[in-house]
Amino acid sequence: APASPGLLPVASLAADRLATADLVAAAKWGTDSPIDDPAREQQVLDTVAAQAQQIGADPDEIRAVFRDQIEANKTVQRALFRRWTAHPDEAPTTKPDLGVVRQTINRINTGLVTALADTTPERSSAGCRPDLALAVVEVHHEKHPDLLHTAALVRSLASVCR
Ligand SMILES: O=C(O)C(=O)C[C@]1(C(=O)O)C=C[C@@H](O)C=C1
Repeated sequence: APASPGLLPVASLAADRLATADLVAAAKWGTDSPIDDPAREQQVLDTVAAQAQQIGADPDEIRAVFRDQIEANKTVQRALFRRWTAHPDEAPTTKPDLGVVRQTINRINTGLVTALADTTPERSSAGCRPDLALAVVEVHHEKHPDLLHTAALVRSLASVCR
């Protein structure tokens, strides 16, 4: 049986967003830019809350989901920094432009706000948790993220069901 078509876009976009953590970490590695950037976080949260309001979704609910997206993203970045510190041969050799990566993140954010707004009734139904679990399995199967990213994906979806 197909995994919940409703929540699949939510899980899929969250996975795409987490995939950007590798690029963000590579952009920051060996620079003075810290993993935590509270000003950028505020900007992300304010933007998605405004987008939610525009399309009739609950801004506080969307904010909560994105706080989890950001925490999960930082989990991946910190794990990569630890890995690259312990194994310098695994550290990235090219440095992506953080501004360009953030444009990608912005696009994913907009898609995720829409996917969340589109699943409002489903996300408050009793079937939400099992459907979300199926969607995670489906995403794992399709995109084959590693264990670090799959664990972060589960973490990033903590507030999706209401
Ligand atoms: O844009 C960054 O610098 C990121 O590290 C990404 C991100 C996010 O998930 O949006 C995560 C941590 C930072 O505190 C700010 C934003």
